[in-house]
Amino acid sequence: MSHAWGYGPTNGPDKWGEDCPIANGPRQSPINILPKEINFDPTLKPLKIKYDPSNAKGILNNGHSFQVDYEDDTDSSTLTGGPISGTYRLKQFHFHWGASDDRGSEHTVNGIKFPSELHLVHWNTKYPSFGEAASQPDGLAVVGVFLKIGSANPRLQKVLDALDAIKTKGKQTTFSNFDSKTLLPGSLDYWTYDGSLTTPPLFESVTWIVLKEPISVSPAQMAKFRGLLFTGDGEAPCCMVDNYRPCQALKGRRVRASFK
Ligand SMILES: CCc1c(F)c(F)c(S(N)(=O)=O)c(F)c1F
Ligand SMILES: [Zn+2]
Repeated sequence: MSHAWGYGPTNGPDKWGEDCPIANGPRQSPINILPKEINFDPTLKPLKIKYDPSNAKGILNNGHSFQVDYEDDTDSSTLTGGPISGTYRLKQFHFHWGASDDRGSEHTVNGIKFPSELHLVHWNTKYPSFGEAASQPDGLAVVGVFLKIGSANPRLQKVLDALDAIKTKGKQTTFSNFDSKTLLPGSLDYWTYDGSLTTPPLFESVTWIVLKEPISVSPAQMAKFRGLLFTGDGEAPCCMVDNYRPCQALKGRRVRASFK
């Protein structure tokens, strides 16, 4: 693939293996979650999430999604417990979504796609930085949250209202005082497995923690996600939609549940 990766017919997920051979590796993500084939693991601890709203820094259209970036030079926004050992710091969160409500999530449950999926990305503080951690087998922990069509979610509104300022690739603006914990559902029950980044470089460095309970999003709110562009100013506009990787083979991996 000579040109940059993306989600189109010439640079999409089926082509990523040309530049990233790990695309066909043993622990790729996302996967289809089959609850009937998953065992409850009583040794799994509850998730412990502590986020400091003042760590929110900015919001960026990176040409693949949009992300909200966090200050990560102290342990003030962390993930501990669950399937992980040690302390992981919140780096950013972003979303994946579809062109229509019938698709958009990366993980699926019993083959069902949700219209969107939120990813909260954390890195293991046993490494000196996110960049160092991102390529280590225990470097990252990503909390995945499904979005399900329903009533408008007031907790999403501040993020959605910022999107008009970052419509095109490369645009960013300040985004402060946001408690990403408010994006989480009431239950922190989760499935967990060893996987990878779902975009190039597809590093097999992620402990995935996918919450069982979705959060709500309204059709109008989904339309705001779809108003973003993959393309930059002055380029032929291409709507930012269907920015999700299809499910990958489990290849013998075990998926565990934190709940019965
Ligand atoms: C390299 C930055 C980055 C991503 F671009 C990304 F898409 C994901 S994902 N979808 O697996 O959550 C990460 F975890 C991540 F750290
Ligand atoms: Zn993601």
